[in-house]
Amino acid sequence: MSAQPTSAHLIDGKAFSAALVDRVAAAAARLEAEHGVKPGLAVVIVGEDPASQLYVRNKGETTVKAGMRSDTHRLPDTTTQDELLALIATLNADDGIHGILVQLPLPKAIDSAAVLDAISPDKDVDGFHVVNAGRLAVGLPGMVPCTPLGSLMMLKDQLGDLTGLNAVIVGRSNIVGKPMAQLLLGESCTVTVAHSKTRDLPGLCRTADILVAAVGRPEMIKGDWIKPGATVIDVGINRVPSADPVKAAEGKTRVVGDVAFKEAVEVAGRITPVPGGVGPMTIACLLANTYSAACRANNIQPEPLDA
Ligand SMILES: Nc1nc(=O)c2c([nH]1)NC[C@@H]1CN(c3ccc(C(=O)N[C@@H](CCC(=O)O)C(=O)O)cc3)C=[N+]21
Repeated sequence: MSAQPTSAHLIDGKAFSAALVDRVAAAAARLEAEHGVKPGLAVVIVGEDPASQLYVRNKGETTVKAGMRSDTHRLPDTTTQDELLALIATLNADDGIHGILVQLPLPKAIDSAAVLDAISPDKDVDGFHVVNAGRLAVGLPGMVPCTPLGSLMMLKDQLGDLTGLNAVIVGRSNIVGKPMAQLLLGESCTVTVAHSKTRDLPGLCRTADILVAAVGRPEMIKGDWIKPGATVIDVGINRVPSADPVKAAEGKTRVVGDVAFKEAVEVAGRITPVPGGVGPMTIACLLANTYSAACRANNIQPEPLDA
């Protein structure tokens, strides 16, 4: 018997996000036509971080496509915490702005927690405010962080009902790992959150029907850590030197995930590629959150945006 080469189904985050952006755009157009409300998103960037630049570029294009107002505030990395807090206070009070995103990471001299805490929870389209984290933890409606929200949408689209599935999340960050765990618990998965101190991480990962990789280490999760047929969501966006040594010497880079894709694709049932997987969904969900924030600010029931 010769082994049949198999390959996982690729979950197309680019197509999925384009369809979601189309639904947000249609809903936003109706909101404006029927209620005179145009959703507005303010993005604040302090200093120059390469990962942030990439995100801002993609997001800018998509926000315009969805027919929303998008203001970008670019501040020098010498900006003080008080100056940043003053800008947030202005944006909190601006009725034309429904969503505020302060790009992370912030310069070291600024206390990120204090800044995130200053954003009105109702305008917190990142879902990073402790009030929104608390709402998610106790199952109240609130703003859900974009990356886990987009990942969950793709999982439900691929698998339908997630009840009873074993989900392993590698990474315990406040912006991905923890909210992802809450969302999957809400879908009645059995959830394990793994991290750098976890014993026998490969063995634990092999128990996962759903494996979410959110560690920020390029290609850390190997093919033989994956249960055959499992669904793999790769949240990592890591810039590494080009695979071509000549190009690498010229300083060329490429983007890889937290999963060793070439190995994983032979074992998994379904997998998100990087790029073109979770990243585009993060941006689409940011627009979806901005749309629903604009509705709630005006006591309007948002239209459902799921597929
Ligand atoms: N307050 C805050 N909220 C964020 O959500 C946030 C942030 N700060 N700081 C920076 C990170 C990074 N981030 C990305 C989202 C999508 C892509 C994305 O769409 N990537 C594409 C293109 C990748 C490529 O080709 O280089 C993809 O994965 O296919 C990238 C990066 C959001 N972040």
